[in-house]
Amino acid sequence: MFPNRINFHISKLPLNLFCLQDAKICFADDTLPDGFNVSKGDMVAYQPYAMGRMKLIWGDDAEEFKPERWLDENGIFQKESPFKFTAFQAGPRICLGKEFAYRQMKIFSAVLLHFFEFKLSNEKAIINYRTMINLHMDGGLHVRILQRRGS
Ligand code: HEM
Repeated sequence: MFPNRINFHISKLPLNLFCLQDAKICFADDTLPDGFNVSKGDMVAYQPYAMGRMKLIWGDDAEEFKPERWLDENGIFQKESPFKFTAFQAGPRICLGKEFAYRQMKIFSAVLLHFFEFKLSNEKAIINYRTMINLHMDGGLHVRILQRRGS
């Protein structure tokens, strides 16, 4: 059903925090929860990309790829506050498709990982971001995909 081995080029892999910046315009003068005053017409933006890498929020290892930071001592996934992990925004206008998106990503990952093994084409390549409205990988991520035995 699947080819045994294919070379694949992921050019637009959305990374962790898709959106670099999410801006809003104030409709009226207001005071933010931390006491900061904003005026009608002001633009207020939060930056999921930057927030996802801030030591103040995530600790000294903020920039390390460390999936286990999401697990408790028993290996059970622990949700973070959406005000801390802001990829889907938070509050009353939080992304309506969040659960759907997670479900889709889990199913997609489970199916792919069941059938295939993914290896970097070049283990030593330095991978950089290409900063746009969405976060792309500069030059893409070249991987080799091998069919798992028995699948
Ligand atoms: C990983 C995938 C996704 C990410 C990172 C994401 C992120 C976001 C963010 C940050 C917002 C807030 C935008 C703003 O108000 O400034 C938002 C809103 C929204 N998203 Fe998503 N989203 C994702 C997938 C989806 C999917 C799959 C759906 C629908 C099936 C969806 C439906 C919506 C809707 C309807 C809103 C507007 C909610 C409102 O304004 O009340 N999203 N999303």
